[in-house]
Amino acid sequence: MKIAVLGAGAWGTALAINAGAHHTVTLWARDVPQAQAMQAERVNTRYLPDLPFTAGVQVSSAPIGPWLAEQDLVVIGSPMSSLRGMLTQLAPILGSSVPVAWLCKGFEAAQPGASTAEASPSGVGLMAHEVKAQVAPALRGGALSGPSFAQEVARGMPTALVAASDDAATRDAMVQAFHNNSLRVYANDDIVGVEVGGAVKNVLAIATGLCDGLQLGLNARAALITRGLAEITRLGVALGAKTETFMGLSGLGDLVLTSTGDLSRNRKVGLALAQGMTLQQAVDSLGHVAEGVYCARTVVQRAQHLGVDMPIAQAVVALLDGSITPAQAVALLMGRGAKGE
Ligand SMILES: NC(=O)c1ccc[n+]([C@@H]2O[C@H](COP(=O)([O-])OP(=O)(O)OC[C@H]3O[C@@H](n4cnc5c(N)ncnc54)[C@H](O)[C@@H]3O)[C@@H](O)[C@H]2O)c1
Ligand SMILES: O=P(O)(O)OC[C@H](O)CO
Repeated sequence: MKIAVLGAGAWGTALAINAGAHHTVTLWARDVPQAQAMQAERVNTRYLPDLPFTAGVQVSSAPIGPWLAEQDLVVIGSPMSSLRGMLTQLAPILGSSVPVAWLCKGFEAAQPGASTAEASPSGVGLMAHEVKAQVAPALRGGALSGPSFAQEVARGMPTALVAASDDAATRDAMVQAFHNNSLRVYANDDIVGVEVGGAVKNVLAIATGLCDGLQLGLNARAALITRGLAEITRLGVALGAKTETFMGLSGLGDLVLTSTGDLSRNRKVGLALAQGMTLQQAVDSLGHVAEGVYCARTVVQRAQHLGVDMPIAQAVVALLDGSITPAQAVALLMGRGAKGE
């Protein structure tokens, strides 16, 4: 297969390395000097150091253009904040013939101060497939998600992913591109469930990082993960997802990985806030995107719009806003009245 991966951050690079052992992969970076250095050194020193490119990987910074129409699959590896722009550029080039997979896990950031009435479905704070429907309705597309740290995938360590789309041909293209002896890719037609799981687990991983940073104990962490899964499921089902999707790789699987795995950038944000860092310091210390920081508010807005209760996500928003301290967030959650499970 011919695969283009647009965006040479940690995850795009990891998938390019993995797939480059089996296919022809063009890893595209918008930054020309970065692309030249990667092509010369056969490694992405900025985002994934010490993990050399496999034979099938070539690097490009050629303008987004007709060369993409010659691919069997185009992968958007940039964060959620760039998805809309990327899809808008790709739509006239790819038409309905070349499928697109997006890797980002988030909801589009809501505008600060936007009211719940302004929240989606009227335009603010969309999921990735909703952005695609808005800006590139004819394009075939889907999400590649599931529990997966870039470093492990680039090393060829066993990993299972989910290829989600309502279009069977797009699911098949993602499976064909990435299913191999180190990556198992499961197809799923519940795009809403897979995107909700992938986005909201990032918000909850900030909470779990905070919990562990404050040394609240293993009981507290297990409670947060379990009650967090209940929040994800409530929101997802209200948005039209299937309940069982949240018991799968993109739900429970990714929530457990991101909440407990120290490679997680979202978890690291929570750990840093517990140490007394400001949000800006925490974000700056990562050098990578932590999507939970940018989508927490949208998640809560969409939940409020639907009348869905998400107390943990709400506490994360208040914490990120600086309106409560870590200790107050804990007191807020533990001070809630008794209720049935
Ligand atoms: N890193 C992981 O382990 C991992 C795993 C699964 C999913 N994801 C998701 O994948 C997405 C990307 O994560 P990452 O870890 O690669 O982030 P990263 O911070 O390592 O890199 C982001 C990359 O996107 C590029 N970029 C940003 N805007 C762009 C644009 N308009 N055009 C081209 N490139 C652009 C940046 O230059 C950078 O190279 C996120 O939504 C993340 O949640 C990451
Ligand atoms: O490092 P994080 O927190 O962005 O998580 C990476 C992946 O989404 C884990 O599946």
